[in-house]
Amino acid sequence: MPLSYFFNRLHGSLTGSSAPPQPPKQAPGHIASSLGLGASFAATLGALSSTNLGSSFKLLVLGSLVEVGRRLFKWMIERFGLQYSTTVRFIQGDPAYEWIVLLLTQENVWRRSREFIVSARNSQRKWTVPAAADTNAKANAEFVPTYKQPHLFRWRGYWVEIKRQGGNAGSNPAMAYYVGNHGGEAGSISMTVYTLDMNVLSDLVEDARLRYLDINRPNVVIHLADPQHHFGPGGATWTTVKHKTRRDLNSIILPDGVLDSMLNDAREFLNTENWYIEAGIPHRRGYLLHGPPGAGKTSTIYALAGALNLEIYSLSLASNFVDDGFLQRAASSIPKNGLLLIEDIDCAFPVAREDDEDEDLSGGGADAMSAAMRMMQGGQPQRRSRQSAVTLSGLLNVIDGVGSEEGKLFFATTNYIDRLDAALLRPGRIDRKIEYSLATAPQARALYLRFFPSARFAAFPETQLEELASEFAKSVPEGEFSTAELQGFLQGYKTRPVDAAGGVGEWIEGVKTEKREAERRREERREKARAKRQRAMNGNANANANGNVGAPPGSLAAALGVPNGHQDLEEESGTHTPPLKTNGFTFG
Ligand SMILES: Nc1ncnc2c1ncn2[C@@H]1O[C@H](COP(=O)(O)OP(=O)(O)OP(=O)(O)O)[C@@H](O)[C@H]1O
Repeated sequence: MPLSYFFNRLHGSLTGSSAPPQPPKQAPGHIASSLGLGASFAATLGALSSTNLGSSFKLLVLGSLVEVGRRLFKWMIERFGLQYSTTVRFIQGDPAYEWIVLLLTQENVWRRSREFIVSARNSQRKWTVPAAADTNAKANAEFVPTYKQPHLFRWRGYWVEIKRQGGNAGSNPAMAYYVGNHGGEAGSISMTVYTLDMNVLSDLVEDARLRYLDINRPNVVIHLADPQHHFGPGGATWTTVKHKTRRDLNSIILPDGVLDSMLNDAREFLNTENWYIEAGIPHRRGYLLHGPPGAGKTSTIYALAGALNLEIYSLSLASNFVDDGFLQRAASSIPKNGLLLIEDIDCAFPVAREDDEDEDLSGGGADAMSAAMRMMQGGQPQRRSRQSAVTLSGLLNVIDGVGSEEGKLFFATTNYIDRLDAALLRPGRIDRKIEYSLATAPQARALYLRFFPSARFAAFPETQLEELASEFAKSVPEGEFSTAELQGFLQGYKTRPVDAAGGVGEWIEGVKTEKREAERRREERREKARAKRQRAMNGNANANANGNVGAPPGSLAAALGVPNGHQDLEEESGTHTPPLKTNGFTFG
């Protein structure tokens, strides 16, 4: 009855008649009759077919059928696609991202790109593509595809689709350099391989990795965690990659046997993983290279990494964006063939005020020179105060965690070994300590001969070069100049061995005078700072004596809202509050 009622209503509204149509006579037992809608239904259809609305209704039904078909088709395609393909993502900042970008470059996938970033900076030529046959064009500008549009290509007969997603750093590690993404989001490349065979995907990734290793054979790869390209909390850590030509270990001038012993030790460690497992000892090894700036610590690590085929993951604790969380994330994202290098490890330890003053006041000399050199080598800028945001416990956690799953080498450098905590220096964390010193006479001599080898200076009899080298070494006072300083001098005499040996004495005197002058100025500033502190303390004492417990206007304590009598009251009551720490700077 309800259905027949509705059909009756519909018929009425279509025909304009208010009286319901008479149902046709039907044989008793007929199905339409038993449902009670036969007459109304037939009459409604008849009315529909006789009106425009009827055509619309048919169209509606047809459209619905098409839509249902389309959705069904799409659903089947998706199901088929899901089963027939595998999709993976490579996240920027992860080493595998670089492998895949290299593969895309070598497979000429960029050919279908219509969007590039062009730069004249000579930073990374590995992932760029030739803009023209003219090699000059390539030498002077880089063309880096963005891969923003999906690209389809064939790899070993399989169809592969790639697309870059997210991120504001462009398409590859080199791009971050141009875009300058402070605190931005890391991008990713998603790759879909159309096949039922899961092995194809792992073969593809392995192919990309091997190509990457192959292209970098003449280089040592250095991953840097640096502030310019770091992707904020929780983001990727090793975002900048540098490819340096491998340095021959023999070019590092150290006392006899030091380099060989380090190399053998590291080799043995890498080859004895099973021994560590059987002995139940964590498979990790830590080296601390300590000594004055410019003595060759970092150069040694780079050369060792090249000889051992390891990639370097380097960060400096002097960088103000490195805190416990960042350090933990960075250390745990190093792949198996990675070597963790922590520069300036002393920065994790509080510095005595006098030492801190010395550093802040130095403003030049060997420290400043070494900082400048680090920058030139692609290193990281140092903060003015060397106190790091990393805590000792954060650092120890990371060192204890490094290589706990797989054997990893850990290297640390410092100019101030006496500031390091005994907890860090114990075996198991630091297994070997290697001391570097300012240049000795044999080092000065060897350095000279490296600059003027007889093979290149055939016009000079070998004995003459040897004599000049000895003359040079004699003029250099032992333990007063770093190898880096001597190297700087010799660079000015690339083709003039006689002038270099003859001119070094005068240069030494000039530098000594400069250093004395700089030391005198530093001592003056130190004296002024001490006097200022003394005046402030006297002022506080007077104010306290007068019952005024407020901090002197303009003082640090006033700025931080610390009442002046705070320390005195503590001393009286025998309590002690730890030094006030703000933003990683300690005020003790
Ligand atoms: N012993 C050395 N043998 C060869 N080259 C050296 C040596 N020491 C320093 N140099 C040269 O001096 C420059 C700076 O050296 P390096 O950065 O390795 O010094 P460092 O000890 O690590 O300094 P810092 O403590 O400031 O990091 C490099 O170009 C390197 O080639």
